[in-house]
Amino acid sequence: MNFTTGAKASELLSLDHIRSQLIRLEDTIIFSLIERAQFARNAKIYEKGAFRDIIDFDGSWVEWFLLETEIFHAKARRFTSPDEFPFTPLERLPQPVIPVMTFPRLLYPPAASKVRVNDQILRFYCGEIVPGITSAADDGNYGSAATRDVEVLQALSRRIHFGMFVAESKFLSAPHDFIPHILSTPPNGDALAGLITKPEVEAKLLVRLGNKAKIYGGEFDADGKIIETSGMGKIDVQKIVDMYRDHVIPLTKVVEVEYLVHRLDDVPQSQIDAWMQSRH
Ligand SMILES: O=C(O)C(=O)C[C@]1(C(=O)O)C=C[C@@H](O)C=C1
Repeated sequence: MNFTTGAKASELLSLDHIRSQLIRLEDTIIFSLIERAQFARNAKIYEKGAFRDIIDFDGSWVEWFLLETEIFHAKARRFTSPDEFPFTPLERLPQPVIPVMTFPRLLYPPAASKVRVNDQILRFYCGEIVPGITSAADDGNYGSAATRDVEVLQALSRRIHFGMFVAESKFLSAPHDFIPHILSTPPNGDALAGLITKPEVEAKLLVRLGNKAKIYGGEFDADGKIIETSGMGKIDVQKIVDMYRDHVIPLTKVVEVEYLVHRLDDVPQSQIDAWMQSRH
């Protein structure tokens, strides 16, 4: 999200604005998956320690790419932006070399600091998505494949952690609906999930995503005409739809619920009372 346009926090937090960002991120994710799919699976780059002798690193080749990329991006203050969360623990990353920008405060910090799902993203992407969109071969393009993996992973991470902005927006539009479920002991995660779930938005998303992937992944002839094939073009469209249905949307909801569970941490009782009164 571009936070520095001078837009007010209330505009940036409108559900329409946030959803337009999620729709925009679909394009980034589809394109980066198409980029990755042109290379073979190269299973070795996901095995922990497989390159230990060369890079002196116990994780996988892809995790090493993430670390090295994030070290560089941290210097350019990437992870000071409210919608960027590194896969590498922050304490292992260097400080920015340029002054940090000031951003409007959109998320509630005690809640935002508790929610991180990059480990889950890494697991489903390397374990399921890569095997689904690549041929089971090794073409030796370890650098090219890992570069694309980092791009997909960073886009997925932004998209899924965006759930915090969605949750903040929904909370502020009707705090009294959420408060009783947050304050119950233990917090009622199912009720919170029920409040944030919008089946019609999810259904439309999956149709839109499939249509976009079909066009972005289509093959065109030299005259610009689409080549109709019975095959799957540059990528198996259904795999992208499945990834959103089985992982991206469910994990976004986990992020939303987890954020809401902590949304009242350290909030003064007087503010909670005022929110509860706002129902009347
Ligand atoms: O758009 C929303 O309201 C969201 O909460 C985001 C999202 C999604 O991940 O795309 C998640 C849950 C809703 O059921 C619908 C869509």
